[in-house]
Amino acid sequence: PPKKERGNKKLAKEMAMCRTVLAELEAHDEAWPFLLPVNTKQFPTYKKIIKSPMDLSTIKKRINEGVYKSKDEFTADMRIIFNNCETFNEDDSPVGKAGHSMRTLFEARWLELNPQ
Ligand SMILES: Cn1cc(C(=O)NCCCNC(=O)c2ccc(F)cc2)ccc1=O
Repeated sequence: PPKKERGNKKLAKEMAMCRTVLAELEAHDEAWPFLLPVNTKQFPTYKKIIKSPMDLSTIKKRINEGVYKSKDEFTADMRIIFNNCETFNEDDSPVGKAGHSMRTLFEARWLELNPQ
Protein backbone atom coordinates (compact mmCIF):
# COMPACT_ATOMS: atom_id res chain seq x y z
CA PRO A 1 0.00 0.00 0.00
CA PRO A 2 1.07 3.61 -0.57
CA LYS A 3 3.31 5.27 2.05
CA LYS A 4 0.60 7.64 3.22
CA GLU A 5 -1.87 4.81 3.87
CA ARG A 6 0.79 2.79 5.71
CA GLY A 7 1.56 5.82 7.85
CA ASN A 8 -2.09 6.40 8.72
CA LYS A 9 -2.51 2.75 9.76
CA LYS A 10 0.59 2.96 11.93
CA LEU A 11 -0.64 6.16 13.59
CA ALA A 12 -4.10 4.66 14.22
CA LYS A 13 -2.45 1.74 16.02
CA GLU A 14 -0.25 4.11 18.03
CA MET A 15 -3.23 6.26 19.04
CA ALA A 16 -5.19 3.17 20.11
CA MET A 17 -2.31 2.32 22.44
CA CYS A 18 -2.22 5.90 23.73
CA ARG A 19 -5.97 5.75 24.43
CA THR A 20 -5.48 2.49 26.36
CA VAL A 21 -2.73 3.90 28.59
CA LEU A 22 -4.64 7.16 29.09
CA ALA A 23 -7.76 5.24 30.20
CA GLU A 24 -5.72 3.23 32.69
CA LEU A 25 -4.23 6.39 34.20
CA GLU A 26 -7.62 8.12 34.38
CA ALA A 27 -9.01 5.12 36.32
CA HIS A 28 -6.25 5.25 38.93
CA ASP A 29 -7.13 6.37 42.50
CA GLU A 30 -4.34 8.97 42.38
CA ALA A 31 -5.35 10.50 39.05
CA TRP A 32 -7.62 13.18 40.61
CA PRO A 33 -5.07 16.05 40.46
CA PHE A 34 -4.51 15.43 36.75
CA LEU A 35 -7.99 14.76 35.35
CA LEU A 36 -8.73 18.40 34.54
CA PRO A 37 -6.66 21.58 34.01
CA VAL A 38 -5.40 23.05 37.30
CA ASN A 39 -7.96 25.61 38.48
CA THR A 40 -6.06 28.90 38.31
CA LYS A 41 -8.73 30.63 40.46
CA GLN A 42 -8.02 28.07 43.20
CA PHE A 43 -4.23 28.33 42.52
CA PRO A 44 -3.61 31.92 41.29
CA THR A 45 0.21 31.53 41.07
CA TYR A 46 -0.06 28.47 38.80
CA LYS A 47 -0.16 30.37 35.49
CA LYS A 48 2.93 32.40 36.43
CA ILE A 49 4.99 29.40 37.53
CA ILE A 50 3.88 26.79 34.97
CA LYS A 51 4.47 27.87 31.35
CA SER A 52 2.90 24.79 29.69
CA PRO A 53 -0.13 23.55 31.66
CA MET A 54 -1.25 20.04 30.68
CA ASP A 55 -3.74 17.50 32.03
CA LEU A 56 -5.32 14.16 31.07
CA SER A 57 -8.52 15.68 29.66
CA THR A 58 -6.51 17.91 27.31
CA ILE A 59 -4.48 14.92 26.11
CA LYS A 60 -7.70 12.95 25.52
CA LYS A 61 -9.05 15.87 23.47
CA ARG A 62 -5.83 16.04 21.43
CA ILE A 63 -5.97 12.31 20.66
CA ASN A 64 -9.62 12.56 19.60
CA GLU A 65 -9.04 15.69 17.52
CA GLY A 66 -6.11 14.09 15.67
CA VAL A 67 -3.57 16.61 16.99
CA TYR A 68 -0.84 14.03 17.61
CA LYS A 69 1.26 12.97 14.60
CA SER A 70 3.09 10.25 16.58
CA LYS A 71 3.04 8.45 19.91
CA ASP A 72 6.11 10.50 20.86
CA GLU A 73 4.01 13.68 20.83
CA PHE A 74 1.61 11.94 23.23
CA THR A 75 4.38 10.86 25.61
CA ALA A 76 5.84 14.39 25.52
CA ASP A 77 2.50 15.84 26.75
CA MET A 78 2.19 13.13 29.41
CA ARG A 79 5.63 13.97 30.76
CA ILE A 80 4.74 17.69 30.85
CA ILE A 81 1.98 16.79 33.36
CA PHE A 82 4.43 15.09 35.72
CA ASN A 83 7.21 17.64 35.29
CA ASN A 84 4.76 20.51 35.98
CA CYS A 85 3.62 18.62 39.10
CA GLU A 86 7.18 18.37 40.42
CA THR A 87 7.75 22.07 39.72
CA PHE A 88 4.65 23.26 41.56
CA ASN A 89 4.29 20.74 44.41
CA GLU A 90 6.45 19.50 47.27
CA ASP A 91 7.43 15.86 46.86
CA ASP A 92 5.76 14.95 50.18
CA SER A 93 2.52 16.82 49.46
CA PRO A 94 -0.61 14.82 48.47
CA VAL A 95 -0.47 16.12 44.87
CA GLY A 96 3.32 15.71 44.74
CA LYS A 97 3.08 12.09 45.86
CA ALA A 98 0.26 11.42 43.39
CA GLY A 99 2.43 12.85 40.61
CA HIS A 100 5.35 10.56 41.43
CA SER A 101 3.17 7.44 41.56
CA MET A 102 1.31 8.34 38.36
CA ARG A 103 4.58 9.01 36.56
CA THR A 104 5.95 5.62 37.68
CA LEU A 105 2.74 3.92 36.57
CA PHE A 106 2.79 5.65 33.18
CA GLU A 107 6.46 4.92 32.41
CA ALA A 108 6.19 1.26 33.44
CA ARG A 109 3.02 0.73 31.39
CA TRP A 110 4.47 2.58 28.43
CA LEU A 111 7.55 0.32 28.46
CA GLU A 112 5.33 -2.78 28.55
CA LEU A 113 3.52 -1.65 25.42
CA ASN A 114 6.66 -0.33 23.74
CA PRO A 115 9.48 -2.82 24.36
CA GLN A 116 12.72 -0.94 23.51
C1 LIG B 1 -1.68 19.07 39.19
N1 LIG B 1 -2.12 19.86 40.34
C2 LIG B 1 -3.37 19.66 40.85
C3 LIG B 1 -3.79 20.35 41.95
C4 LIG B 1 -5.14 20.10 42.52
O1 LIG B 1 -5.34 20.24 43.70
N2 LIG B 1 -6.11 19.67 41.69
C5 LIG B 1 -7.41 19.23 42.07
C6 LIG B 1 -8.08 20.03 43.18
C7 LIG B 1 -9.42 19.54 43.51
N3 LIG B 1 -9.97 18.71 42.47
C8 LIG B 1 -10.34 17.46 42.77
O2 LIG B 1 -10.19 16.99 43.88
C9 LIG B 1 -10.90 16.66 41.67
C10 LIG B 1 -10.76 17.08 40.34
C11 LIG B 1 -11.30 16.31 39.31
C12 LIG B 1 -11.99 15.15 39.63
F1 LIG B 1 -12.54 14.41 38.64
C13 LIG B 1 -12.13 14.73 40.95
C14 LIG B 1 -11.59 15.50 41.98
C15 LIG B 1 -2.94 21.30 42.56
C16 LIG B 1 -1.68 21.50 42.03
C17 LIG B 1 -1.25 20.76 40.90
O3 LIG B 1 -0.11 20.91 40.41
